[in-house]
Amino acid sequence: MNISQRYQLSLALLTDMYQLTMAQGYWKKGMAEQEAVFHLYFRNNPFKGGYTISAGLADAIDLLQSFRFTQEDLSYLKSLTGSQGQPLFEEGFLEHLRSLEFSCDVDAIPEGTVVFPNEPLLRIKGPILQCQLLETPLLTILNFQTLIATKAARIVDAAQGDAVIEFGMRRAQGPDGALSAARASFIGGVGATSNMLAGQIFNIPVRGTHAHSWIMSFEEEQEAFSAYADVFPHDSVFLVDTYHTLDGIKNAIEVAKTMREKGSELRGIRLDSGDLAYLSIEGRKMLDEAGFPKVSILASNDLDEHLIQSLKLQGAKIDAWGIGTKMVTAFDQPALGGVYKLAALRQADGEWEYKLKLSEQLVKISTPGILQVRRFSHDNALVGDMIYSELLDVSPSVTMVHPNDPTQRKSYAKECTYEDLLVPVFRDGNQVYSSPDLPAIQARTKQQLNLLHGTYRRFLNPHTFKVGLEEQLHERKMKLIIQLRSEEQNKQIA
Ligand SMILES: Nc1ncnc2c1ncn2[C@@H]1O[C@H](COP(=O)(O)OP(=O)(O)OP(=O)(O)O)[C@@H](O)[C@H]1O
Ligand SMILES: O=P(O)(O)OC[C@H]1O[C@H](OP(=O)(O)OP(=O)(O)O)[C@H](O)[C@@H]1O
Ligand SMILES: O=C(O)c1cccnc1
Repeated sequence: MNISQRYQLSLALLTDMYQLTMAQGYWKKGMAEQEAVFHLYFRNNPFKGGYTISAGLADAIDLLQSFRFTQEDLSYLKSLTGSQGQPLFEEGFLEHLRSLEFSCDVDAIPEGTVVFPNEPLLRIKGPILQCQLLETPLLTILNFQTLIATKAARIVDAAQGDAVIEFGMRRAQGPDGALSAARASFIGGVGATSNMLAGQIFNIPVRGTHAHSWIMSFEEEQEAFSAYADVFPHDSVFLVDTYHTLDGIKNAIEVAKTMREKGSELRGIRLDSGDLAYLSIEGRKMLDEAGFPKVSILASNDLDEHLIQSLKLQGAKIDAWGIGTKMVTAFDQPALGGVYKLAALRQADGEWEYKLKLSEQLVKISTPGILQVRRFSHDNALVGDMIYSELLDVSPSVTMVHPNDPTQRKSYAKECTYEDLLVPVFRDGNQVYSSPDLPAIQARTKQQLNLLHGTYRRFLNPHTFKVGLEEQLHERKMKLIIQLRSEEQNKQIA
């Protein structure tokens, strides 16, 4: 099921109003079909981390596949008026939209890839009107899922192989936030979700325990555990903290004994408050001494990668982690600052003109061209990435310029193997790439992270992975900046 089917409607209007007003402008000025190139990229790794995990491409593909304006969409646009009461959109423009068929080339980095700031996650080339309309929906899909996949990867990394379950739907940013977060968390490495609709749509394993309300709806805690075990003799995980956690664990053990007499085993207990290190250590002792070494201890309660790491350092005996709010809302950084910038425009003579967005800050200046990312590896480890323009001839012995210090140059070509990260996804509007299934994407995340040295993976002050610009591209960019700045200055003087 794709995102358009999920909502059973056209998503052509899932864009900002200004994209449509600009689109009418391009149409009116005869520019609608002018070929353009845009790149979607972010400027900083989220969570002050050393890496990012790309996610969301499958939903982006579905959106592009179903990109067309329905009669309802056009009627809505027709009903809109400007400040003088005049129709905002002209008939001719609406007719143009009616006959619009997606015809762009799209290249993108597959989901589950380790990516870094300034690398295009997606590149789109085609009529500027289409590229423009797609800015906002592509950003909303890729920004959110990439953010959540990265958060989940960090949490899974901290859990060091323990099971991690996503419990976040109730705190997610609305129904689609919950679904997209379940998908992205799975890409990041989470093993299961409590979200049943995500299970149905994405085929993600579903898991769950029970809530405090179950315990509270019985007179006694032990009676509640027994009743649950009667209904689910082989799938019971008891929540032990409703009244007094250590007493709760005693009650769980008593019921586990009765279950064993009847031929079944308690699967686990869940701790949801209090000192999780102390209670898990005590709980483990009590369970082991009572003959239940295989009953696992699951912990939940506002957990994230930092708390998991701290609990592990404290010697907590926790086997599985239920993570909600902080993962699905990316609590400490609620948005990835991905942007979508025009990088080249085809001129009437067929030549590409490089386009660049100036900024006072050098890091915010976009890179022009038709960009690709070349990743160099050595001995099963990533060593550096180079952004180059396909418009410039890149010889095998390429040199890249250090991102922060242009006097430093490096060529990895001799000692390293390399691959180009962006792969063709659409050609002339036809899909030429099919997304792997979710388990394969999850496996890719794991394999990619294993190629990344621990210094880039640590949470505190991680090492910055080198992403350089290919030398000729760097020169072009610098020339263009100088040219644009001097034009600016000349205008000011005049
Ligand atoms: N040993 C520990 N070290 C660090 N943080 C912990 C430890 N144990 C629990 N925490 C975290 O401390 C925070 C507060 O937990 P605590 O149970 O005290 O409050 P609470 O959630 O308000 O409890 P309750 O659900 O009973 O109201 C939670 O994020 C929890 O995960
Ligand atoms: O803590 P999270 O990472 O978001 O994980 C999900 C939480 O949702 C549930 O309780 P809920 O928050 O509804 O109630 P509670 O805080 O009273 O336990 C569950 O018991 C977890 O604590
Ligand atoms: O199954 C659970 O234990 C669960 C599900 C959602 C949120 N909190 C807990």
